[in-house]
Amino acid sequence: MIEISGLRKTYRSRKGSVVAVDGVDLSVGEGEVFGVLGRSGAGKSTLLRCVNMLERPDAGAVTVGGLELTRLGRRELRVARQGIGMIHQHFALLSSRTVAGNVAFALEVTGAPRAGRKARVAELLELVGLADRADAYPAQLSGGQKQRVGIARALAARPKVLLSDEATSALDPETTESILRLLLDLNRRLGLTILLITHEMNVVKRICTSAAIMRDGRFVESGRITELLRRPGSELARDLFPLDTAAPLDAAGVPLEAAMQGGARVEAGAPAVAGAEAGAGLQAGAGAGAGLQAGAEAGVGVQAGAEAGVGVQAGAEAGAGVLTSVGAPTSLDTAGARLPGGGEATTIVDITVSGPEADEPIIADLARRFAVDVRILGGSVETLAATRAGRWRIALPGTPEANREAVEYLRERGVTS
Ligand SMILES: Nc1ncnc2c1ncn2[C@@H]1O[C@H](COP(=O)(O)OP(=O)(O)OP(=O)(O)O)[C@@H](O)[C@H]1O
Repeated sequence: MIEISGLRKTYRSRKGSVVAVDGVDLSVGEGEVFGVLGRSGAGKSTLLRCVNMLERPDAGAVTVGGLELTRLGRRELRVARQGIGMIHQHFALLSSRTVAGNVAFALEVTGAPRAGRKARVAELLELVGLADRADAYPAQLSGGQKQRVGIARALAARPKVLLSDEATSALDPETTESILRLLLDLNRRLGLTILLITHEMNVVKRICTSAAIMRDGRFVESGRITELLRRPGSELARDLFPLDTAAPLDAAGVPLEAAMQGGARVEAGAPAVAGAEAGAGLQAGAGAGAGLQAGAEAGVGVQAGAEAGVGVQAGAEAGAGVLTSVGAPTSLDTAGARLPGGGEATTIVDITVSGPEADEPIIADLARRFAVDVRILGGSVETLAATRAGRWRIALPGTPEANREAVEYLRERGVTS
C-alpha cells in the first residue's frame, strides 16, 4: 500500500544543511500497522511528511495505493492526498468550531456534497465514540477526546491510509491505551493501513505488525515484528523482550552482553573449544590477539569461534569460567556453557516463539523428552498486536556437546537459531 525507495530529504538554511532522511526504503502492506521508532531528531516526522508530500523529498520515490506521488503535480497531489488521512500529536483542531464542525470542515475541504455531510459527520463521530459530544468545543474536551476528533476528521474522506504523527505522545497511559485500541479497531474494521511514528516502545508493542528503528535519518532495522524477534542481535527484540543478560554469567563476574560486545569476540574459523578444554580456548584466543586482551581485561579471558559458528569464551584467570556460544556470538540467540569456578558446565539457550506456539509447553516438553533439569533465567510472554510471542533464556546442565540433541530439537522446532 505504501512503497518508498531511496528517500532523501535535506533541509537547507543559511546556517547549513541537515540531512533529515538519508536513503530510506520502506514497504507497508495493505492492512498493516507499521511503526517507526526513533529518538527526537531521528527524522521520523520528516519521513512521515514526505509520505503525503507535505515535504517534497530531494530524491526517491513515494507510491501510495499504486500512485507514485513523487511524480504528481500540485493539483493531482491535492486529490491523491484525500486517500491519506493524518493525525497529529497536538490534534490541530479548530478552536472556534464544535466537534461536529471540525469534522464537517474536513468534508468541506474535500468538496463533499453538502446534503450528505451531516449524516457522514454523525457516522464518523459514532465510529470514534464521540456521538454524544458533537456540540462541544475543543476546549471542553479531554486530550483523548480531542484525538478522537482528530481521527474522525482524518477519516472523513474514507482514506485507505492513515499517517499518525506521535498521536499518543501528549496523552496519559490510560488514554493512550484507549486511542491505540481505537486505531487497532479501525485497522481491523476498515482495513485501514496505518503508518505511525513514535518514540514509545509500548505503541509498537500494542498495535504494530511491523516496525523500523530510525536513527540519523536511516532505518537501522526493519521488518515484521515476529521476524525481528527471531533475528539475531535485533535491537527491537531486545527492547520488546528484555532478557536478564547479566544472570548467566554472574558467577563468572562478567555479563554476557558486555563480554560479547567488548571486542572479546573472535571470528569463526578458530579452533573449536568446548567446556573443559578451556586451555585450547586460551590458545585460540591468544592467536586472535584482540580477543585475548579484551577478554582478559574483562576478567573472563578468551573467546574463540568454532568452525560451525560455535564461539567459546574461556576463563583466563583461575575460576573465571567458560562461556560457549552457539550461533551468532553477538546475539541473544545463543547457547552457552559456563564452568563456574571450574565446576559444572551449563548450556544457555535463548528461545523465541510466536503465534500459537507461544502457548505450547515447549520448555516442559524439552525437560521431559531429554530428561534434563531446565532452569529459566529470564523472559516473558507478551501479547503483541497481531500475535502472542514469548522469549526465554534457559540453562541446561552440561556442555553444549552434552546438550547437542536437546539444542538440535529446539532448532528443528524453529524456536532457537
Ligand atoms: N523545517 C526544518 N528546517 C530545518 N531543519 C529541520 C526542519 N524540520 C526538521 N529539521 C531537522 O531535521 C532533523 C530531523 O527532524 P524530524 O523532526 O524529522 O525528527 P523526528 O525524529 O521527528 O524528531 P521529533 O520527534 O523531535 O519531531 C532534525 O535535525 C531537525 O532539527
